[in-house]
Amino acid sequence: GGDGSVGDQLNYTITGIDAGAGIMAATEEAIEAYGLEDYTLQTSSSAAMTAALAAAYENEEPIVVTGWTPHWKFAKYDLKYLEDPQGIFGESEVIHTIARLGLDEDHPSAFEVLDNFYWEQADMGEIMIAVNEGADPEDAASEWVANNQEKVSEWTNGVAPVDGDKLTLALVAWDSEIASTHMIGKVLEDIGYDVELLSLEAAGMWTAVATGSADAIVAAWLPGTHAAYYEDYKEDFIDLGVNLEGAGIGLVVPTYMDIDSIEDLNN
Ligand SMILES: C[SH](C)CC(=O)O
Repeated sequence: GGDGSVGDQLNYTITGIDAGAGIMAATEEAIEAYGLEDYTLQTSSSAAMTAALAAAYENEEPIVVTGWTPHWKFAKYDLKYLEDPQGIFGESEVIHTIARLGLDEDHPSAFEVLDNFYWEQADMGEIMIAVNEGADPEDAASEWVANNQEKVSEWTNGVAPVDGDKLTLALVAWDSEIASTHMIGKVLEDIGYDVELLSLEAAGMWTAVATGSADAIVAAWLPGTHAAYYEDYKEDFIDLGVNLEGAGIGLVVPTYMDIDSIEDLNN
């Protein structure tokens, strides 16, 4: 469009995160489906995306980011998802816990806790917001576990403690997964495991749990976001089911932008 078009204002840029994230593949699909070929999807990281969002928001500048729920950004800023009339970003997502093959035999207590793990967006949000406000993820996770012993005991009641068995949890450094993986890692430490967190790119995280170099992940975004990874490895892991419901992904803009749909990016 001419000067002042939405594309011009946005410098024809969608501010993305790490290349392997499912939201990035979905955004590439949306660029195709909505005829946004003039746009560049910028690859960076979850941290770089939120830094760019903070800088733009502070100056009330236009920005569109690959966004997801649950995430602290919705508590901190006035944001909205752009409507997605073609449904490219899917409807509601759930986050699954995935264990490596054999975890039930090798570490039955960890397997049971991971299988029982289920919490709400508000629970994850507490840890995410504490981390965003400067807390170390391990401290924020420990604080949450200490304050939520009733919920935690639903996962650990009757589970036999262990004595220092080593356990590796893989994750991608998305704010939501930093929160959940540190939290469940702390719960597993409290029943005696020596837990190591392995921060990888999305493909690496899935490969780690599928090859057994990680014991589990609590970061499987389904049915859409991680569909490709799930399909690639579906014989090579144990799906322990949902640990969080009501998640979602999409393109997100500050409410001070007067666009409402992905289609408006072409105005
Ligand atoms: C960034 S969402 C937490 C997950 C994904 O897009 O792969």
